[in-house]
Amino acid sequence: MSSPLSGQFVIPTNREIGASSHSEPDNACTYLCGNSLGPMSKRSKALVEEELKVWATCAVTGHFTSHPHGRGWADFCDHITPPLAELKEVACMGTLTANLHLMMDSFYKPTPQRYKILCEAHAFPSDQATLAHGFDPANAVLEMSPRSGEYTLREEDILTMIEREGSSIALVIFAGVQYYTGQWFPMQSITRAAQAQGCICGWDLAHAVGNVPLSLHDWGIDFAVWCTYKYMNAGPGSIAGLFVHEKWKETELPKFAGWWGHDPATRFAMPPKFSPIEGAQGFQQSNPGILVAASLLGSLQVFKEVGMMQPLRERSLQLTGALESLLKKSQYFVPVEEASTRQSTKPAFTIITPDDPSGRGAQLSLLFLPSGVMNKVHDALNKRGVIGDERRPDVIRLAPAPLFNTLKDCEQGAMILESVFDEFI
Ligand SMILES: Cc1ncc(COP(=O)(O)O)c(C=O)c1O
Ligand SMILES: Nc1ccccc1C(=O)C[C@H](N)C(=O)O
Repeated sequence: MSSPLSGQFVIPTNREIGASSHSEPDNACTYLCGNSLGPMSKRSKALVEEELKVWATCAVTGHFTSHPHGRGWADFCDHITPPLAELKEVACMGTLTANLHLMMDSFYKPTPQRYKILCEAHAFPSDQATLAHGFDPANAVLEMSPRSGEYTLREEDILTMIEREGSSIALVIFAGVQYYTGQWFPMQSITRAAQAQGCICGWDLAHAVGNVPLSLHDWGIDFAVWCTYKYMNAGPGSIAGLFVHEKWKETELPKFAGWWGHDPATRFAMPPKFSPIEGAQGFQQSNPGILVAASLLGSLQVFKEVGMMQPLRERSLQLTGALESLLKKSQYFVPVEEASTRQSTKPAFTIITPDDPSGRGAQLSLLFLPSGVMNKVHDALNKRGVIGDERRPDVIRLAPAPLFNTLKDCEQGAMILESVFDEFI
């Protein structure tokens, strides 16, 4: 299974990425880390270079019609939002954490009866900090942990929790795909259950956008935020995104407003009164960073070429399924049911990401046993050109991203992991 698009990306060589033990230093490394930072697409590079040139040659006039590529900076993001979703529901803006703060401010309206926030335990630390939002998190934040001996949450347990606690919950907010376990939560059923109890339902889609198909509008999600440097491949710290369902259009949501959220027809007339754009774009604050937006636009063009998410998801299912079955053939693999009670000190690993493909995206989270093994494996993998990432305490994440990874990457990853266990551990 070769990737029709892998040639569109620049993958670092073994030498460049510091894989000092690789016998072929000038070959591309086995990059299974697009879940953390997607590689650079050639389109992104070309578009960023074009914008640098426009800056050099047009300066301020590049904002408007004199932009030689017809992408005046004043409405640059209009070229980005249509492929992402309905124009009015999506804004290309800011950063993930800042956008989550904005959404918390607009949607989290605690009352003495209804003030709790339901989320998964061990959410990404930035999200945990955001959810504290002025409240004592020990009282307000309800964190759901997996059952004893399990690593991921069961849908039935989440739905039962929502039903039981719903009347005191103001906001249900989960990660679409969980960063540590790789679990893709059943977004539609959680949203429906939360709203049936009168809760707002929002999502952090950092690990979900560009990874799994999303129907935010049809699922009735209230709001969502995401970054674009993971599966969207828009570059480190690139411009982020925000979704607000159109059902909120009649409601005047409080905003930390900025001039870029003002109606573009009168924005440059500098009126004293703020007149927000209807929908998500009314949350925009500042004029967007064009270099990062250009990089995102380049990456989106690659997604468009492949037909966006459905064909990619099919390829993703094949690749992740292939990596899973190769890993499960390892003599060091132990089934996940045995991992939490295992007594042996012999190094081993299991996969804590759900087996069911509908409960995961591209990422597999490998849990290493006993504690302490993971670090050594991670270092040895890196030296041999297999790039995944470690997440403490004991996980290495490997993600075959369907835009640029191939079956060969999965085979290399599994084979080198086996040799690392054989030789080093
Ligand atoms: C789930 C999740 N939330 C929040 C963040 C923080 O994102 P940012 O630094 O772009 O605000 C990340 C990634 O860094 C993440 O994976
Ligand atoms: N932006 C980064 C910069 C440096 C190192 C990691 C990140 C990540 O994004 C981590 C990611 N959110 C994660 O799921 O672990």
